[in-house]
Amino acid sequence: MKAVHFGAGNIGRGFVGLILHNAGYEVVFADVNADLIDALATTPSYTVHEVGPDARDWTVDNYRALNSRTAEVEVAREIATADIVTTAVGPSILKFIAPVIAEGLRARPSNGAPVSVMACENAIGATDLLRAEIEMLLADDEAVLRRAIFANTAVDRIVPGQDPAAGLDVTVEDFFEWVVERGPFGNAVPDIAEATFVDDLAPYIERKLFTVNTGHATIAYHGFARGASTLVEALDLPEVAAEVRAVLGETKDLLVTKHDFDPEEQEKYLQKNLLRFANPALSDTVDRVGRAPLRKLSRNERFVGPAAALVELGRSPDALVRAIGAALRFDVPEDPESVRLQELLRSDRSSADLAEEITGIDSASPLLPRIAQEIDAARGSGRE
Ligand SMILES: NC(=O)c1ccc[n+]([C@@H]2O[C@H](COP(=O)([O-])OP(=O)(O)OC[C@H]3O[C@@H](n4cnc5c(N)ncnc54)[C@H](O)[C@@H]3O)[C@@H](O)[C@H]2O)c1
Ligand SMILES: O=P(O)(O)OC[C@@H](O)[C@@H](O)[C@H](O)[C@H](O)CO
Repeated sequence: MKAVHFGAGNIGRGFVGLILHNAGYEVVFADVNADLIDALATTPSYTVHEVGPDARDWTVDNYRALNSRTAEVEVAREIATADIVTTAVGPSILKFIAPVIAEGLRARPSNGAPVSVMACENAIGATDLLRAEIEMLLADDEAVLRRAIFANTAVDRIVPGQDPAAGLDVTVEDFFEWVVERGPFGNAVPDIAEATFVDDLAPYIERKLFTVNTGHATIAYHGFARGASTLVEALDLPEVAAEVRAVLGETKDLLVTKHDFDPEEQEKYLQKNLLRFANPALSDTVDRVGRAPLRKLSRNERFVGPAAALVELGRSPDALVRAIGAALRFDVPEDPESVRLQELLRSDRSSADLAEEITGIDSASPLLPRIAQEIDAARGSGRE
């Protein structure tokens, strides 16, 4: 069995690659980072170090590595004979890997078993997004698209930035969860022992994104605004601890109402996540967790998604709005989206206009003026 995995970064090596390896797949890593690919290509194994009460070390071997920028033809050839294609590159990168996947599908036999394609990104419907990009490229031959089965997934494991001295080895928390929608596969569900296949992914991905990622980002942005560098430092600040608790109370309200979750179960789930965020052995940074703030502030993401849904239910998501306000203050020169965000805030466009562009919220929504107010405050002006 063979899997082609795009993105040999933290989650690629420390989670998806490991789970596929443990399930018996040869993994072909494809990445644009030449140093990383060269290191993987010349190193027969790496170690995933878990930290936490159930921790152990895992050796990952039986892999190959290809540079997906300079060896596109070879990557497509691997996809032509693969059982699985996975990604962990970031949702905004999916459009760049769609062409090589489309070429790989063109090269597959028309009567063979389809390849299972699963985007393992923090986004609702990430595989649908990838499929839409591939579909556009295969518009001239729609039958080729049927050589793949596309399934959405929810992935959960905190993998912080790694010490460069660790080489290919990755330190991760001992917890992980990979949930995949079962429907698209019919009777041919992929053989991945440590993944869970479910009929309806929506409750799982929303519970994960609006608890783990909303909570995580709330700590990062409120922590950054108060000078913290790590998640642990941020959570030690009583105001940040209070903000994350308030935000998770609001998303709990949404999840319990929308998906009929047991409130006690959701409370246990969020409490467990507060412990995960505070894990000192991971030394995660506010810069990593807050990365790409424009993505995180977009319509279906971890803040605006639940805030808009709560407003529709007649609730007032005050803590989520405050977290959005904190996100606007994320000013990290190494992060291109943070740089763009700060440029937008410095522009002479109105705060209402920016609120609409940044969050994608409808101009008629009562949430929009509240976000415009946060933008005003972040700009330090009393405009509008
Ligand atoms: N790190 C985590 O805790 C975690 C947990 C769950 C999900 N995720 C999700 O996994 C994805 C990756 O996150 P990460 O933390 O591993 O990031 P990362 O930066 O460590 O890894 C991303 C990798 O993708 C590669 N890449 C970029 N453009 C590419 C391209 N065009 N083709 C092939 N490879 C390309 C990069 O070189 C990098 O090695 C994101 O969507 C993230 O939200 C991360
Ligand atoms: O990867 P992002 O940028 O969407 O979010 C940053 C972190 O919240 C995220 O990577 C978590 O560590 C991960 O989602 C835990 O499963």
